[in-house]
Amino acid sequence: MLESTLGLEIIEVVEQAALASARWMGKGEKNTADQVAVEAMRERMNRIHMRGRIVIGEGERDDAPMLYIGEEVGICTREDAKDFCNPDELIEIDIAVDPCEGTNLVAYGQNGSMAVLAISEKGGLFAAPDFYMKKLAAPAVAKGKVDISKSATENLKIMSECMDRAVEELVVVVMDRPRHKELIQEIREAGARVRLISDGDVSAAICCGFAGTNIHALMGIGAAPEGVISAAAMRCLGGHFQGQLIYDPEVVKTGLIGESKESNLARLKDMGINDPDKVYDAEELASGETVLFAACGITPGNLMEGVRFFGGGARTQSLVISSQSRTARFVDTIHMFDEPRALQLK
Ligand SMILES: O=P(O)(O)OC[C@H]1O[C@](O)(COP(=O)(O)O)[C@@H](O)[C@@H]1O
Repeated sequence: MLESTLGLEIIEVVEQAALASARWMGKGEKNTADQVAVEAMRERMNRIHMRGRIVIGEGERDDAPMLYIGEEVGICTREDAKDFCNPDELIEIDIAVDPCEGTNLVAYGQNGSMAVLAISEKGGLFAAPDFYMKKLAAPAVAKGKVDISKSATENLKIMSECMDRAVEELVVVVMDRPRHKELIQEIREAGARVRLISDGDVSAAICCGFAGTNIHALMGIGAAPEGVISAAAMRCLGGHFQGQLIYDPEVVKTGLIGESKESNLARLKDMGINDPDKVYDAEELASGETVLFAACGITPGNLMEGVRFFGGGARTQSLVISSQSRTARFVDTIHMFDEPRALQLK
């Protein structure tokens, strides 16, 4: 049901967010680049015949006026929905969104930003707290063989065996953060090559699921909500993804991670997470029977082109991945702004 009814619609949702955000590329205003993407995504989502609930979004209701966690989206959330929505459309679905993944990348005109979302039936996506997450992504051939609890050196050796290549031929993406100093050193000493990124680890994780991207692993700590979205894509692709929540501010060194380890543990308990050290795999983070993932490039990236404006229009490239049909479709769209623009928005 999800893919046939929502497949095309969710492409338009990420396209509209990317188009809006791309107007702010290189303007040095990351909050605006994010805000316009949020508004565009929400506006398009609310025209879809579905009954959606945001499980990963812009934050708690008090801080985020739109696409906040718990917000209901889609026409079929209206009270009179039974009059115009068919029974399939009344089934509740959960949605994880990141309308502008890599706000700094957009603001400074750098590669790798995208508008992204994942959908599943109710309860099918892990409602991750706004914490950090240790992540390990790797290609399908290494699935279940590499393990986040092993050292980077061990995992690289396993990957080299599964992928039939020397460790020196592997490329590992790591976020360029002080917390990764030792990890980077270890990967280099093991012989692999490191690609440091300033932002945007969703794209890096997903690249591991595609042959030919020359990205073989993502290692290190990034944001937990982004981890769930990455897991949704990797679940559909059959790639390896594991995540472990990080609740100790000492581990992260920089960034927003609550006041203390104790208060973070208490927060996790309140959320019903009783084993804070649990290692989640892709099938647990995105456990729904059907999972759909969609992304649209804002700036150019390893998987997709960014938005390219031209007189009277723009061209976008999106990716939609489905666990149902086991497909990953790249969609190249030309948006004509002159006359059809009115059609797009109304
Ligand atoms: O910058 P931090 O605090 O290390 O967080 C890393 C996370 O931030 C991101 O780079 C996204 O940043 P934005 O929220 O600005 O889009 C993620 O890709 C990554 O998981």
